[in-house]
Amino acid sequence: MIQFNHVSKVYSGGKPALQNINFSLNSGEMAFLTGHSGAGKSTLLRLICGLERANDGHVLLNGYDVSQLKKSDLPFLRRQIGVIFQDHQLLMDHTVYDNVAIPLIILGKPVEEIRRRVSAALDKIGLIDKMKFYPIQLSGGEQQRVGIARAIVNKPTILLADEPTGNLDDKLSKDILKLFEEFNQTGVTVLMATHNTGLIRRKHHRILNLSQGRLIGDTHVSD
Ligand SMILES: Nc1ncnc2c1ncn2[C@@H]1O[C@H](COP(=O)(O)OP(=O)(O)OP(=O)(O)O)[C@@H](O)[C@H]1O
Repeated sequence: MIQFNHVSKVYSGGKPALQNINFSLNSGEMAFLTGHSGAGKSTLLRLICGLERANDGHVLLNGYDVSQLKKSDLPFLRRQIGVIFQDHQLLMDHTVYDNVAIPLIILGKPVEEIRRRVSAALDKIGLIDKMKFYPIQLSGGEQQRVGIARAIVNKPTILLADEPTGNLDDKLSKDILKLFEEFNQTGVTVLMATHNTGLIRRKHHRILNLSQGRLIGDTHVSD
């Protein structure tokens, strides 16, 4: 479960990026995070995975206060979270297979387990036949899917996605959204930031709407 209690964040020298944010997202829930450019979407996601610290309030993840964790506890926290960025941040001089394997290599998993898990993740996103390709040989949508495979290969209980469909056309965006919905149906908690309100309009998921660093809407939309 993700819980924000009176959370505020100010970057040094800047105006408040988030102000008094309160919400909770239950385990297994799926929600979208919307808002104009600069509304604070990325900041909110970065607070959950410990990439930034709140100046005020508490960010709780499965009961642990992320803002109070020692630096040495952060790897443990991040193991529970898969993160997908808009620019996917793939290593261009490594194959698709190696890019997806990286989180498992870092954890020191046995080679056979890595092979099994990477194959399963690539199968899930439909790129098993391109495991020996380099990212440059893939389309933008395929590269984004490799980033998704890397995020799920360690079976996280929480998936955070920051504008994962930002550079993709309508069809690819819908495919990516469908993938997230499938992960959610297996019990993974999903929080996805997006500008693309057209993409999520006909969905039944919860929408958290930020404006100027404040949470101005928390709704369930249906057809
Ligand atoms: N590292 C940083 N240092 C200083 N200010 C920052 C930093 N990161 C973000 N900000 C500021 O915090 C505010 C919120 O930014 P944030 O990136 O969270 O918004 P966003 O909703 O994700 O925007 P976008 O949709 O354009 O990615 C903005 O005013 C931004 O300029």
